Amino acid sequence: MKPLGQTVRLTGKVKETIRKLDHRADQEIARPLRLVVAALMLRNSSSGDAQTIEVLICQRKPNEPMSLKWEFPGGKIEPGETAEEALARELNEELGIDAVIGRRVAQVHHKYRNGGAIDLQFFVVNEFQGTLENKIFNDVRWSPLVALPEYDFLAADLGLVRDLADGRLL
Ligand SMILES: Nc1nc2c([nH]c(=O)n2[C@@H]2O[C@H](COP(=O)(O)OP(=O)(O)OP(=O)(O)O)[C@@H](O)[C@H]2O)c(=O)[nH]1
Repeated sequence: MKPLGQTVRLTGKVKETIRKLDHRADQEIARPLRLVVAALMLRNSSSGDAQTIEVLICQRKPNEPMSLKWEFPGGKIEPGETAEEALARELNEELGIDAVIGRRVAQVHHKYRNGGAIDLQFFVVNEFQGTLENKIFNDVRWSPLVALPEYDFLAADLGLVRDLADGRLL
């Protein structure tokens, strides 16, 4: 074993390899910011005298990145779309509905560990036409707001999930 504190001299070849690895790490950090919109689709459910607000949540498929995590329906804004147009399109593609996009209630900026960053805007949806169909998810459920923390949500959603469950947002 080498004694502690010994200086290791790097050859030119090793230095070059390390420089290239550093360069690759820089490129990962410089990934473009993804602009994402998602819906808080709400409904009232009553049992006896009690009224509960429920929100629609969706689970990613097992073969997708971040598999089986829960999220709110939505997706990336395409060039030339407003946030509302993008969300209406995504809800149609994912759930087969024509939604009325309501007010924007939250915006989250999140950096994933792989270096990707997203800007997420959440809009309330209280009204839609058509029958809800699960077109792309592993599972789709209505969850009472207070039960949201029981689900394994994407990291970017965790603050919002907490706020919704504690009644701080709606
Ligand atoms: N729809 C939705 N996306 C979310 C939420 N939270 C969150 O981090 N995201 C991220 O925002 C991106 C949404 O883009 P997308 O719906 O077009 O996603 P995708 O899974 O095909 O992603 P990809 O094209 O980057 O692989 C994903 O990377 C997703 O992980 C959320 O609550 N709803």
